[in-house]
Amino acid sequence: MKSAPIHFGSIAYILDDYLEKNTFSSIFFLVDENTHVHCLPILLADLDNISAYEILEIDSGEDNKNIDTVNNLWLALSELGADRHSLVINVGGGVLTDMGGFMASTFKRGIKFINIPTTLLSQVDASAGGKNGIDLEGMKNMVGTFTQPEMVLVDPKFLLTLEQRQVKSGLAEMLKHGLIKNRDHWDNLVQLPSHNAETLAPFIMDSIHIKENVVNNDPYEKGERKILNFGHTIGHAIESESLETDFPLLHGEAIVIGMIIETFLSYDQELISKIDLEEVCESFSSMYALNTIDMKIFPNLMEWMKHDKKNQNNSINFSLINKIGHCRYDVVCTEEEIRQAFEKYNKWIA
Ligand SMILES: NC(=O)c1ccc[n+]([C@@H]2O[C@H](COP(=O)([O-])OP(=O)(O)OC[C@H]3O[C@@H](n4cnc5c(N)ncnc54)[C@H](O)[C@@H]3O)[C@@H](O)[C@H]2O)c1
Ligand SMILES: O=C(O)C(=O)C[C@@H](O)[C@H](O)[C@H](O)COP(=O)(O)O
Ligand SMILES: [Zn+2]
Repeated sequence: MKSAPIHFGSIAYILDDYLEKNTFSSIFFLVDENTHVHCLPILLADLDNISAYEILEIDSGEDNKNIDTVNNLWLALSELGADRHSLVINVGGGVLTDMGGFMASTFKRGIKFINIPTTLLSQVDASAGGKNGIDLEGMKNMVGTFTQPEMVLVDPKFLLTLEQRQVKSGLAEMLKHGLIKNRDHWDNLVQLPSHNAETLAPFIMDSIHIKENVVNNDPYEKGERKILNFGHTIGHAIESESLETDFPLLHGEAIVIGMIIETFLSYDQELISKIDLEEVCESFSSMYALNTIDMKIFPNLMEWMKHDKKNQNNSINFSLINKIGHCRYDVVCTEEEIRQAFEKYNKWIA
């Protein structure tokens, strides 16, 4: 399974061309309440080759990334007469492209879909690579498939209406790409005097290429692709736990904390130098407001981590950096080692 083609820049003519060359029995745009207002009108205004379509709208938010939402979407597709020759066009962030990809890849055993990512996070990460899915009782992405979209259409102009908090969440995955694979990308991002949609736009394609190369080497995550999960063993646990509170973290915000604590683990495993550890910690703290983790929730976090998809034989498998720009995978760490990394993080923050 090769990565889907990814186009960057003005995308309407590419979609127009695709719709001219391919015939579909029906076309469905999947949006949420925000992309319905901010993104779909911009896209439709630029399209020439589309006359009939339906709009499916879902409620935004990670707490809606579940089977109930997908069930409603499957029902809507059925009621509106979708068949195997229908096309779904997902217009939204990672929650929407993950769910829309899952809905399309399972409906009637799979119909074609296109991703048009409209958040920074979905442009640099979620919309490409073929992973889709939903959460199961708060456990991240527990049900899903690996299915490539027909193509991914990335236009940075959509980011102009995105909240700054969401931009910083997307930046987290870009920084991850630098840490695991490309020191120059990390340096470019860290050295920016400010991090907003305009200053980050020139680096979107670099991030996409890093992910694309890794996915093409290992599309089904048998080995190398696990490095894209750096920061996620702990980050997903923190995200899941926070979703049960009144102050849920965004995916990228949780992954920032996960990346820092997993960098402490890398240091403790003698994979990285003290200089690299300090550089990673100081760089993140210059870009993000960080808080200590209440160790009372550590047992809960361990429970979430036990469901991580990289685990094997009841051991928790980490992807850990072994130098800035390099990452190893399948590093097993014990609960005690994980606890010590959390404590070191807390001591460093305090
Ligand atoms: N499949 C993958 O490889 C992959 C990779 C990384 C993350 N993810 C998943 O992605 C999800 C996070 O995605 P996200 O950060 O894009 O969040 P999101 O999809 O929740 O979008 C964030 C918010 O921005 C709004 N929005 C979207 N586009 C907008 C625009 N242009 N202007 C204004 N508002 C806009 C949305 O309505 C939403 O409220 C998580 O569920 C995560 O697990 C998946
Ligand atoms: O594409 C991948 O592979 C990733 O791991 C990218 C991650 O940023 C993303 O959050 C992904 O959804 C995590 O996948 P999961 O298999 O840990 O649920
Ligand atoms: Zn992620």
